[in-house]
Amino acid sequence: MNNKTPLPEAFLARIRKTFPLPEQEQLVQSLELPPISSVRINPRKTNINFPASQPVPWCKHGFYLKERPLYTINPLFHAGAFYPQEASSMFLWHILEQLLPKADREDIKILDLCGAPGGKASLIASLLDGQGLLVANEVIRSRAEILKENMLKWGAPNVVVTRSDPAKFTELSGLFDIMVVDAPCSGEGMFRKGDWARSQWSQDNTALCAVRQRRILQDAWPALKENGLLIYSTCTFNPEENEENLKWLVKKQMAEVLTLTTPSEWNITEIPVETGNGLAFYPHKVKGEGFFIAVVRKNEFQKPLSVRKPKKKSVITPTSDVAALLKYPQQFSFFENLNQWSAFPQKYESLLFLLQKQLDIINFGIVLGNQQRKKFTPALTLPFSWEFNNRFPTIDLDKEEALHYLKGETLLPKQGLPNGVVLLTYQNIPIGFVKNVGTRCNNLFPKNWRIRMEIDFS
Ligand SMILES: C[S@@+](CC[C@H](N)C(=O)[O-])C[C@H]1O[C@@H](n2cnc3c(N)ncnc32)[C@H](O)[C@@H]1O
Repeated sequence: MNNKTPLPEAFLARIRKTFPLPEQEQLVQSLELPPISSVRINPRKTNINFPASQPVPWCKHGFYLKERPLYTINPLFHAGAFYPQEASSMFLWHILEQLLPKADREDIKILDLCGAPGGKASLIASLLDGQGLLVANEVIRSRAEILKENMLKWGAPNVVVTRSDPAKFTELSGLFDIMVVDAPCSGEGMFRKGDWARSQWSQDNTALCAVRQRRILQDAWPALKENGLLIYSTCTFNPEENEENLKWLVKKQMAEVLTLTTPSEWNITEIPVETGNGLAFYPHKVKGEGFFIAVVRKNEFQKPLSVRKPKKKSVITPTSDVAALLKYPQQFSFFENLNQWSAFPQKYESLLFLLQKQLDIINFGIVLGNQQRKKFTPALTLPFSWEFNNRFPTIDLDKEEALHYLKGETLLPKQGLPNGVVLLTYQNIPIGFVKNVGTRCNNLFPKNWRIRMEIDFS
């Protein structure tokens, strides 16, 4: 039985006006079908194949699942070994692969402006594979925390997570080579994912979304360098929020919409926009949810920021024990703030200072741990970094043990386990630390990441 909120009348009227018969019916019918589940694996952590999964054609790490599993009870989800991501959104992988040859990724700076919960940001991090720099931003406080959690779990060392309004980026003149604006939108492409998008939708709201998207684009535009690329996407079908916004942008700025081509068997629809196109993903044609994506090149001069070495050096030299927590410590600069030590790719050390002046940074690079009175305590999130060089005693847990741990329970030490910090893994992928105090192992899985749901272990 379908007990979803009915599709809004004004939305249906627009679809009838835009699409010929029988396509309008096919599109509307497809919105009543269950959504398609898919995941993208973290190639730095695993090469797991999901049972009975099929590859997503445009993203080599993406897989369609037969049915939606309960991700919460899969320890690999908590380990950052995969990310549940809607398949159409993974098209960003294909675009970046086309636009950014491997050789050009070494010093590329990418901004993901509307980043939470982190689907696109973790995809970009995988594509960069530790090269270049990613600034993943989210303006809404609670959502920024989720972005931070997901990026920490994903484990890339070259990411700065920020919580700033797009207007804060205006000052970062010409800093980014690529800017991804996955804009907040009216969410029509999510209509089959549940009632929320349907009940929020109104014609007034779609108009408000379009205005907000223009403001975001306008604010962030100066931060894109000359010849830089803006990748604009939404999960809506509404032309006002998609092609109309792009037309507005190229009229206002010296910019050019690029032409994207895709194999015909992918069934992606090309929508002409000025001299180029945008790509629309319609759920009656594509195995994925509704999505729109386009690329715009900036053709105007943008004075680049000069990134100078700061006068006051707050970079520290770590002890050899601390440096040894990383696989390649020589590639990193080390920082101290309120006894917390962090590592960040050395070549972006000066840039980090500059970002700190302008943006609200909530995490950067790898948090290593706390140094107090000559005693170093590793950070609870360190095991999730793919640069982590494990030198702790390690225990691989079975699924049930791992879930008890992820719920925050105290574990009993196995015989022969030395006292002190112990790394726990599941399928040999780190899931966190415990501290063995002899009679018990204190749980060091970050409190706000713990599973709160009841799990039936019987
Ligand atoms: C479509 S979602 C982003 C999804 C994300 N890129 C991903 O792939 O997981 C849009 C994001 O924009 C944020 N947002 C809302 N209002 C905003 C504003 N005025 N400026 C910038 N971002 C905003 C929302 O909180 C939301 O997280």
